[in-house]
Amino acid sequence: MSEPTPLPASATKAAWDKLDALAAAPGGRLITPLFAADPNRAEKFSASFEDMFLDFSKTSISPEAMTGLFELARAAKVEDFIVRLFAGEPVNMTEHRSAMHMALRSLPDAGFRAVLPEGGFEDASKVAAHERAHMEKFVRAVHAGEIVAADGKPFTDVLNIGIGGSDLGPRMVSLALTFVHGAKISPHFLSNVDGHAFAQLSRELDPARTLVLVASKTFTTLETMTNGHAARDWIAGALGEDAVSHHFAALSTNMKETGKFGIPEDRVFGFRDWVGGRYSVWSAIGLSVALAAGWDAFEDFLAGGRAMDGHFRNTPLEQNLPVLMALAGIWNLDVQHAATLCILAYDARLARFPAYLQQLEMESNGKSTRLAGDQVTHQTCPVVFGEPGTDAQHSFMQLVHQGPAHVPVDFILAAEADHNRPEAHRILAANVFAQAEALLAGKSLEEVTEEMKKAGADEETIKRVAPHRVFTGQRPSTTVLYKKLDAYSLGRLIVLYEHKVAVQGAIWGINSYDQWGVELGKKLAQAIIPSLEPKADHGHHDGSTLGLMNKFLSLRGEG
Ligand SMILES: O=P(O)(O)OC[C@H]1O[C@H](O)[C@H](O)[C@@H](O)[C@@H]1O
Repeated sequence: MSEPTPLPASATKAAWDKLDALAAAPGGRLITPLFAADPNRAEKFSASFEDMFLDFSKTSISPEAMTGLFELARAAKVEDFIVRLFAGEPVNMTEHRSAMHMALRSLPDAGFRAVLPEGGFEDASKVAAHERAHMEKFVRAVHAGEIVAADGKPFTDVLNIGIGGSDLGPRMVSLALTFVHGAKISPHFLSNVDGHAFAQLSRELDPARTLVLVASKTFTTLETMTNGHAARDWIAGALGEDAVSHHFAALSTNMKETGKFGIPEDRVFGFRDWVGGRYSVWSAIGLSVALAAGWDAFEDFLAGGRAMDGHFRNTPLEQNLPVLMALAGIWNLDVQHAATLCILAYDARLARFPAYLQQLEMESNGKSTRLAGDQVTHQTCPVVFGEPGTDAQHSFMQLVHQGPAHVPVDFILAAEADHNRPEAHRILAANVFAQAEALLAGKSLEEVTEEMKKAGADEETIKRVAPHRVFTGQRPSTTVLYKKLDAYSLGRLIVLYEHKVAVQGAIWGINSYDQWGVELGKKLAQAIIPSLEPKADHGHHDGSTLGLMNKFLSLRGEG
């Protein structure tokens, strides 16, 4: 099928120029005057989907800038992009693939389609439903004690071995949902090829009670294969070779390689190449989530994702949560030049959410070449980082409040807690609102001086200390607030970010669905492994790399 001619950078130039001019105008970087000018700003610069509420009023986006941002989105043909994405067109043009992860959470008869490598389309919703039925049968049988360990007793633990998208999604979602829905089986995750990680897990886990999932889209990733073989030796060593077929399952698109690993076909849960790694938690890669939190929770999770898909696909840009979040992000990054994005989920159950978003955002949009083959005209992705609130307040938030660079923050909060100490949740929520308000309002020298005077400080102390206690304020944040965290609302939250990333990629004119940047390091590592054997030829490297390899070997007494 023919791919549409990519838009030239000139198509969005006028819209970008207008935004730059607005930001450069007097007051174009301030937020508090926007509230002073319009008592209804908070209402106008917020939007809802179901109980999920997005407030982006604490940004320096003026009403004119908002209009300009929609003009930018339309100049970049975001609406067309949404249609092409959902039509299963090969938006991943460097690999000629659809990005059809939406099919994984669609109803079986939704009719989403995806391009086939050999040409034509397949019914992606049907393919996904078929695999889901396979997963459900397995999960329910494990929970019912019908699929059991080699000794005939039930499994109590599941170990997911994978990395990148085959780890971050299931790990983050399992942590959240086992708290909310209870753990039917305890989930564990092994990603790092560092042998210490496996050593630690193998100390904690009983091989006789552990079901091992080898999760890899390609089934060739060095870390996962190394760890998979270590786990295979661990199970076979403890329980005998025959136990392997009872204790292993594979989650992959590569049936040939799973067969070579020795995993029987009915223990292989597949998905297709139209599912990118960072979008794969909705696929067979989510098996550990379903095993841990239960099949019904997994279905609710899919339903939440599906609901946000529907909102994104059918809502005008002006009320579309992922679009609004994307535009606020573009304003902060490209117009106000705030190069980072801090994710503060005030929810201990979302402790892994920033790590998950790092891959989703930075692997998707960390690109410099536009679809048209020329170089991007703007920064394409903020550096994403974060920690759960309130912990973050006691580590890096100093910089966010008083450092010279502005660091936009996404605050995330559930209104209701899942514990019986409402006062604790009120304290948590108060911290969200206080942080966001402090970032916005800051504290002037006059206010600090007054405060210090009242506290009885002398003139000299005030003069010396007060400037250090000034907060400039005018620091942007966005808040996502919803009723409670459960499988459904987590599904919505993830898809909010998925589609935000998609919209931003469309505006920058890049392919959000490939990741060639990861390849080079992977290839070089493969090439260096043999040269780290004692006395091996080191091959050709720069002086620093050769020096480090020699030092490594000599520190080990092998050089
Ligand atoms: O699932 P796998 O094929 O093992 O890939 C795991 C990860 O590998 C690389 O890092 C890719 O850039 C990621 O997108 C992917 O999630």
